[in-house]
Amino acid sequence: MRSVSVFGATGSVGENTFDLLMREGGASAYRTVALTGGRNVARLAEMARALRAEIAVTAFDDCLPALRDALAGTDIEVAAGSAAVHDAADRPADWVMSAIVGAAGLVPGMRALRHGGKLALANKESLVTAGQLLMATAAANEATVLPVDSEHSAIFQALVGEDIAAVERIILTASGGALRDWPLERLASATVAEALAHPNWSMGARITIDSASMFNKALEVIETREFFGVDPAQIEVIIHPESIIHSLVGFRDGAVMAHLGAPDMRHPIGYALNWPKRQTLPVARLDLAALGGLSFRAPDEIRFPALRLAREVMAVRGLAGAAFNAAKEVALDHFIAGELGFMQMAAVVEATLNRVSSDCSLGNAVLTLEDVLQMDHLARIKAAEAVTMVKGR
Ligand SMILES: NC(=O)C1=CN([C@@H]2O[C@H](COP(=O)(O)OP(=O)(O)OC[C@H]3O[C@@H](n4cnc5c(N)ncnc54)[C@H](OP(=O)(O)O)[C@@H]3O)[C@@H](O)[C@H]2O)C=CC1
Ligand SMILES: CC(=O)[C@@H](O)[C@H](O)COP(=O)(O)O
Ligand SMILES: [Mn+2]
Repeated sequence: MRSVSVFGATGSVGENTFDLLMREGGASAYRTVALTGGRNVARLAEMARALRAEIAVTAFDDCLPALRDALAGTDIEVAAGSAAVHDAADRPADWVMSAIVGAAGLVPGMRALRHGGKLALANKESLVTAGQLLMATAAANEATVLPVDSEHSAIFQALVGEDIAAVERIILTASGGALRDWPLERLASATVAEALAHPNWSMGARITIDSASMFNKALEVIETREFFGVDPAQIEVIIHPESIIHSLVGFRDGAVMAHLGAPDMRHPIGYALNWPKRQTLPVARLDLAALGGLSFRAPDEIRFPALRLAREVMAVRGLAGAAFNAAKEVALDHFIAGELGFMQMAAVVEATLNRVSSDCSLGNAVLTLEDVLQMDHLARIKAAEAVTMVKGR
C-alpha cells in the first residue's frame, strides 16, 4: 500500500488532496503517515480520523489541547509547534504533498526530500527561496519533485518526452486577478475583500490576493526558472482572463504546446498523485464550443510592478528570492490587516530589497538551509522598517 503525508492538509490545496485520496479509497488505498494543519484543528482531526493517519500535527502550540480532545479515543498521535511539523517530515512516506502556505513550507519539504520518494510541490515559496538547494537535495537523494502549481504542472506535462534544450520559451498564463479591469488610479484604494474576488480559481486568501497584485505570477516566474532550469529571458507572462490554458511551451522549431483544462486544482494534484500514469479525475471536461473563444493580452508592468521585481530578483539569484518572498509576506500581512494600501505592497518589497542589499550581498550562492532561513529573518526585519517608511510617505 502506498504511504502518503500531507503538509497543509486543512488548506485549499490540502482539501483538494484529501478529496482525491478519499475518492481513491481513503484508508483502504493509502497508509497515511502524517497530516499537518494550522488553526483548523477540528478539520485536521476529521481528516486524520477518515484517513487513519499515524500522526496529526498542528503548527501552533496553543492548538494542541483542542487537537488532543478532537482525537481522544483514537490511536492517532498528536503533536504541535513548527518543530513538530518539521519532525513529521522525517517520517518516510512514498508521496508527500507540500501545501503549507508561505516560507513555513520550506523546511518540511526539504526534510521530506531526504527520504527520496515523491514530493508534490504546491508550496512555490520553497523554490523561490531555495530553488537551487531544493533541486540539489532532491537529486542527491534520488527524490522526484512533482510540480503542483497549475502552470508548472502544465509545463511539466508539455515537456513529457521532450528535450529541455529544445525549449525556446515558456509562456506562463495569468488570469490578471480580481482587479485586472480596474482603472490604474483606482487600484491604490482596493480593499482586501475586493482583492479576494478571484475570477476563476477558488484558493487560500493569501495566494488569491497575490494573484490580484501579480505577486503570485512573480513568484511563479522565479519558480519556473528554478524548477525547469531555463534562462530568465526565456520566460514570458501573458494575461489570459479565462484561465483555461494553464501555460505553454515554445520549442525551437516554432511549435507551441499548450495545456488546457478546467480551472480545478484536482487536475495538477491528481496528476502528481498518479504520475507517471494518468487516472480518471473528477474535473469538468472542456466544452470548447460553449467557451467560444480565449483571449490574451500583455501584462502592464506599471500596473504590476511585481513582475519587474521578479526579473531583478532573478538577475541577482542567490539569496534574493528569500528576501523577496519574505518582504512580500510581510507586505501582504500588513495589507490584510488594513495597514497598507494595495499598491504599497510592491513599494515595501522594493524598499526591502534595497535595504537588504545595502547590508549584505544578495548574490551569494545559497549554501545551506540556514543561509536561507537567516535571510528570511533579516528581510522580515527590514520589511517591517520599509512598511513604516512607505506608510509615512
Ligand atoms: N490554493 C491553490 O489552489 C494553490 C495554491 N498554491 C500554493 O500552495 C500553497 C498552499 O496554498 P493554499 O492551499 O491556498 O493555502 P491555505 O491558506 O488555504 O492553506 C494553508 C495551509 O497551511 C497551514 N498553515 C498556515 N500557516 C502555517 C504555518 N505557519 N505553519 C504550518 N502550517 C501553516 C494552514 O492551516 P490552517 O488553515 O489549519 O490554519 C493550511 O493547512 C501555497 O504555497 C500556495 O501558493 C499553488 C497553486 C494553487
Ligand atoms: C491555480 C494556480 O496555480 C494559481 O497559482 C493560479 O495560477 C492563480 O491565478 P493567477 O493566474 O490569477 O495568478
Ligand atoms: Mn499557479
